[in-house]
Amino acid sequence: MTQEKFKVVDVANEKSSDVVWHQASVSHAQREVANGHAPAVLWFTGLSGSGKSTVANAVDKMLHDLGCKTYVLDGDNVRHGLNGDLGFSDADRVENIRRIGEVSKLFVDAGLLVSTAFISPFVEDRESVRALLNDSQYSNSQHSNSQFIEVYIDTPIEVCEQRDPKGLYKKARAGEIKNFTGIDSAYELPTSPEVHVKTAVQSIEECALQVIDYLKVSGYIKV
Ligand SMILES: Nc1ncnc2c1ncn2[C@@H]1O[C@H](COP(=O)(O)OS(=O)(=O)O)[C@@H](OP(=O)(O)O)[C@H]1O
Ligand SMILES: Nc1ncnc2c1ncn2[C@@H]1O[C@H](COP(=O)(O)OP(=O)(O)O)[C@@H](O)[C@H]1O
Repeated sequence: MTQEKFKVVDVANEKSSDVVWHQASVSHAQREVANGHAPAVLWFTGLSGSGKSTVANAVDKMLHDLGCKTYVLDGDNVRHGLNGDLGFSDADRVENIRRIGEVSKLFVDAGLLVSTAFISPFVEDRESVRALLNDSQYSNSQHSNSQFIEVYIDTPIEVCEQRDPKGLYKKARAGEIKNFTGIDSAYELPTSPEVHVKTAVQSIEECALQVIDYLKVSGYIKV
């Protein structure tokens, strides 16, 4: 192979270094004023069946009714589209969360309060998303609040398994699904979540109101 051919191959595989960040013409401050609230991602994490989607959607409805700009990114839905090429190996879960983190960042950049409902089983990946959202180079908040709010949906696996809303625990116990979180795949507990709810002892409304309360007390929303 000639030197020239090596060069062509290298250039084709090289990640572009000629990309610069383009400043938007609508500022983040203008978006916050227009929306009447600060942007952030509410990152719901917990076992399958713990109540992530249920509580995230309850919070979303409450915020929407308060006039906030919101959106929910849900594990099942995103895995049908953007992340349809990913499975449930550790490596695929890492990539799943990395992409969701990037998507969340865009929604937050657009000024929204975005709720995400992914198992997101690994501490390192959740902390990477936190760091991404709070990267000062591109940070879009007008105040000192973090743009990443971890909401731990803490539900004992026995309760999740009893709920089994999709019948997946039954399949996992029967060996029909491999690498199932909490059975033969790990879930690493959040160490210091901003919000910690226990759906086995709190109602859906109580859990959602606890999240709304956090947003009020911390100054994200002013109602
Ligand atoms: N092996 C295995 N382990 C866990 N979950 C499984 C698995 N296979 C399918 N499902 C279904 O996929 C949903 C979890 O997807 P996530 O994108 O949230 O997972 S992860 O964050 O990448 O770990 C999860 O949704 P939730 O029940 O809403 O959590 C399940 O419905
Ligand atoms: N306090 C509660 N909070 C959230 N979900 C609850 C609660 N009590 C019972 N559930 C039920 O538990 C199930 C949780 O399912 P889901 O929200 O899809 O969980 P996940 O998204 O974590 O997989 C739903 O059927 C919901 O109605």
